[in-house]
Amino acid sequence: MTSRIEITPAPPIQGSILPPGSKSLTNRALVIAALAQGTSVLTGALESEDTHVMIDSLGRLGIDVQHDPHAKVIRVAGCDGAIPAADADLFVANSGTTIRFLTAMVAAGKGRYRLDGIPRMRERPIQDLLDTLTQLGVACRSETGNGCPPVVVETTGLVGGVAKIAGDISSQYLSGLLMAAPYAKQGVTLDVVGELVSKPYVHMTTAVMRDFGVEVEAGDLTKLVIPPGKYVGRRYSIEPDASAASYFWGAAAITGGSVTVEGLSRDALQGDVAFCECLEQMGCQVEYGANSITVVGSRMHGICIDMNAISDTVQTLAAVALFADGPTTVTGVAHNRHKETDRIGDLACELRKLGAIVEELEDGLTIIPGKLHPAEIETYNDHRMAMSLALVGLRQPGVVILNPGCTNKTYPLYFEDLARLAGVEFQE
Ligand SMILES: O=C(O)C1=C[C@@H](OP(=O)(O)O)[C@@H](O)[C@H](O)C1
Ligand SMILES: C=C(OP(=O)(O)O)C(=O)O
Repeated sequence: MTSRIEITPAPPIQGSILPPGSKSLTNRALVIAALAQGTSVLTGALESEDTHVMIDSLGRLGIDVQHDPHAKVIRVAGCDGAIPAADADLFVANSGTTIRFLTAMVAAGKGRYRLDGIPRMRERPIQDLLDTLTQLGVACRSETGNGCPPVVVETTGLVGGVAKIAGDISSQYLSGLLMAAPYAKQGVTLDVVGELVSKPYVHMTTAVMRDFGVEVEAGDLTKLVIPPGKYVGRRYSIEPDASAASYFWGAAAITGGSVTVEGLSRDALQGDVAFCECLEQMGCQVEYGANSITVVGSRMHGICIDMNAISDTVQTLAAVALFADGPTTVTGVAHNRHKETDRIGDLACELRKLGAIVEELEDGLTIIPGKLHPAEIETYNDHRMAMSLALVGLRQPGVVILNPGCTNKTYPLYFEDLARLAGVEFQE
């Protein structure tokens, strides 16, 4: 792909779109289907780097995964809790879900497994997950001893019992443990110590587990009890990605248009549909249908909002905030510093390039909109930096997104879809 793309301003966008499948649901369904008894057929699955590294890794673990990228269908022959490979080296690129979920999954195997990724993955923490796996009877370590990948797991299976888990850096540790826990020799009880971030993703995990036949006692997510059990393979349909949908809702807000996202509703399994509530608070109208959500843009004002639960949409909200009257403050997202890039510091830097005054907080930022100007946006190899800040170019001429190919992580055809929806062509 090209090294830059210039976004063309668009009139108020009127249209509808079906985003690709949810990354979070695809990667959960893949792990659970791999462990299940029998065959699963996943439909509407996401085709992107994050799901491809998961599929490739499951293949290296000896799981039979048949993949039809055009039909977006994945057929998984489950291993019934017995991971075939006793030795595997897995490469996960920069997929947090893949490394956190698979580190927990391979702990339920028998053998030696090593998981690694790109240089940024080697900076993303995983020690809290390793500490909990150690409590559950598994030998595992960060290879360099810095609490980050590469990770080495040497295991004869999860023993189980009661363990503590910290969830203030990422909820993915807890989600990974939950999915593997039914295969421990005895039941598992997880006590969450301290704050748990990104809670809707944990509810998503227990919902997918339930759909495949395992019920977790999750209560208020401070103590979770997982009895020994088995997943049962099934046909499973994946919702469109709600984090990806945020860009199209944001495009409606920014251009003062009306955009309907198909395939999502208020009852979606993905917490990120709550991004629409942020837009509503800013002054947009939101119409919830049985199988679609429409955002109608309107004059907007700044808001103060805790986005802990929906942190993948912070960058989208930041782009929208540039077009509101008055400042917007986002809090509760200190965990955003550990994602594809530092999504507070680096976001502040790019927003300033566009003309905003930005105050960086430890756990968020305040954005004071200013007179916008053309800018070359550095994307830090972060798909969400590219996808969100491109929206600014729908109103402000001269917004150039560098390394647009980084959207491959979750949305390879993003720029094609956005240009089509907006009815414009982008310049490479
Ligand atoms: O479990 C998941 O599918 C995810 C959880 C979130 O991560 P954190 O729990 O690290 O915030 C989110 O940012 C990520 O894109 C997907
Ligand atoms: C944080 C993200 O991904 P992950 O943690 O799965 O790499 C994301 O997709 O925004």
